[in-house]
Amino acid sequence: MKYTREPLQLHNPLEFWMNFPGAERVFWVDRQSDRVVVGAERLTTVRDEEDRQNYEYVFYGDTFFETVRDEKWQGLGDEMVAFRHYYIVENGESFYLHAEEAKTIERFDIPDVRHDYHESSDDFEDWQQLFGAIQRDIKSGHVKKVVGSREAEFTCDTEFNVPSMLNKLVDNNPGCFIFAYEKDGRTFLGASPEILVRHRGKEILSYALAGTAPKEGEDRRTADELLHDPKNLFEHGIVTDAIVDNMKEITSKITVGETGIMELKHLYHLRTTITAEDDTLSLVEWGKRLHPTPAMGGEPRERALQILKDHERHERGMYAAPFGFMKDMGDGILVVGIRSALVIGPKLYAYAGCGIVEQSNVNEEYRETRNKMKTIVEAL
Ligand SMILES: C=C(O[C@H]1C=CC=C(C(=O)O)[C@@H]1O)C(=O)O
Repeated sequence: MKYTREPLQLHNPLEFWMNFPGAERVFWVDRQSDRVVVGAERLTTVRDEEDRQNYEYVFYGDTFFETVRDEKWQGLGDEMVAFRHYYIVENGESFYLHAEEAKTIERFDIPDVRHDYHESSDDFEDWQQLFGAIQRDIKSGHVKKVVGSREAEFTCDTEFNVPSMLNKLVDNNPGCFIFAYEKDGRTFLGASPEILVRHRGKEILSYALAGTAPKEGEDRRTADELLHDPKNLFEHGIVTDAIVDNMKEITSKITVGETGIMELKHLYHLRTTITAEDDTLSLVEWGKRLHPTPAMGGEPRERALQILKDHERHERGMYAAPFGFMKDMGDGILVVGIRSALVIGPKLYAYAGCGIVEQSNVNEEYRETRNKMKTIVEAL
């Protein structure tokens, strides 16, 4: 597909997003590759790897589980999409790419909305039940770790303003990938710190990101305390080992970096960067292999997923699933869609999870999910 490229410099990439109200659209800020992609109006559903090479930028958004039961998630994710209009910022340049006709791009001020909202659900009992089910399976020796998650509903007096939220997500989360995907009046958005897989030439990179400590409040720890905490190191090691074992089935050229700290606004995570050399699989093929790592699912994978299917009351949808962009040569990044929410008019469903192991405490883990939800709450 031949796209026409025109120079275009916007004060804020969200202006481009705002030019396509109601259209299917996607927003992606990848500070690691210094790239912003805003896509609008579906040109086509990309069939496969060969077809993907026909388009300059292709969006891939998956769902956590293969089947989706909850209506609010129907038709979202699990496909590759090429858009008709793109605004791209990369390598210090910015431009408008369009297939077919160009649209006149208007300038906008990005709204700055303080929403009048309240939390309209209380899922603590659901959380206790899920936690209990996971702990029983751990104690009976079937699993070592399961990542349980929550869905919290928020209701606003007006519709939630997505550009305002995205602008705040960009400003508040400098170390994260900011993403949004809108379709049929529903927007999935968030600020994820976690790379599932990055593909650059022959280099494959993945983060083991698991093990968390808040910087404030009753459970607070220093970065150094987290780095030496046996429970968190155990939780983290499970993720690193699973990623390495998974990669070993494809390549023997694997390098495991040192475990260190990733510092975010309200919390610290343990992070180990794992790189591998491979030129046989595409970004999406790697994503499908690695997803879900035990930072999102559990260990062993199948048993952990079964527990989540049986005991998590909400639908995960695109939460914790691969989300990202690739360029025509196949390079790109997939993050996992965490620190995220689904916005539908005046309703917002925020998602957060945490790794549960034998030594976990039900209240402390609940507080951890609340802390992770601050990413979304602070954008309101
Ligand atoms: C599942 C989430 O976080 C994961 C990523 C980093 C640390 C995690 C943890 O320590 O539990 C989680 O595995 C989430 O934010 O919803």
